[in-house]
Amino acid sequence: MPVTQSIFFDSSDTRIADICARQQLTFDNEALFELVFENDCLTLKKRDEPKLGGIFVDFVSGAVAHRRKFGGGRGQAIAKAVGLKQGENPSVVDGTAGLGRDAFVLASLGCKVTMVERHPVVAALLEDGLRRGYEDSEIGDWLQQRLSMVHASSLEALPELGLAPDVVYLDPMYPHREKSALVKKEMRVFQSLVGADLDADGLLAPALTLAGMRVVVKRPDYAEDLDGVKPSAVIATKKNRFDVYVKAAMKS
Ligand SMILES: C[S@@+](CC[C@H](N)C(=O)[O-])C[C@H]1O[C@@H](n2cnc3c(N)ncnc32)[C@H](O)[C@@H]1O
Repeated sequence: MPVTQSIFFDSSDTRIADICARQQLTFDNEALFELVFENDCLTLKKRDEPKLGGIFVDFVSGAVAHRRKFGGGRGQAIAKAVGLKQGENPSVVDGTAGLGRDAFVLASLGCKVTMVERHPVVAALLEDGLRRGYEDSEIGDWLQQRLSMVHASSLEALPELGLAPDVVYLDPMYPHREKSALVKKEMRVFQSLVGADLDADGLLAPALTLAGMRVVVKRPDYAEDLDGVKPSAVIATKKNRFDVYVKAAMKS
């Protein structure tokens, strides 16, 4: 699995240099991607396509904040898939955290969520998004209680987390069939950084072992079942579906 370990950054910026050292990212003048602080947000840029703009994790404003306020609450598909409908707040391990959007939705609805992310650059972006979120006067208190991140691969780390979550949530990168021009600019930067998670099938078995109640897998509607295993239930949305593998009924 190719993971970008080299990155371009302003090496006189000690704040970025410290982050890169912690994530074991090495400075490379020729690297395709750059990390930079813009308006106090750690931002990723693709150097050969500056028009695509930068990506960063923002739990405080923008799309995820809007969804938190107006996004359909416990009635939305992800909430139903995880089992929130019954009035429970299951604990969740999000084994493929990405930019943390799904994890944030679940945390904002009351779940305690541990995100696991293996890509060092994505982990750095998440850590920075959490820092700003934790400091925010509106969401900081509950965010500190409910959302955290571990930088590791879920293929190996799930049994070592010392957690016994009700739900394991998975949303690995699926090889995209959409023409790149149709994919949102921001997602193009993310996709070219992370690539397809071709080893994703290996996540289902450890997820099923760890989850007390269920495993939820988000897939594009045209994708085959993860690891070829048929889910117990499917919740479909416009472009995606949530495959639910039930181990035990939710406490009522
Ligand atoms: C499609 S993105 C997830 C998007 C996320 N659900 C969101 O709402 O922002 C998939 C992410 O999972 C990560 N990933 C894939 N396999 C992983 C593994 N075995 N362990 C940890 N992270 C993994 C990838 O690096 C990528 O950042």
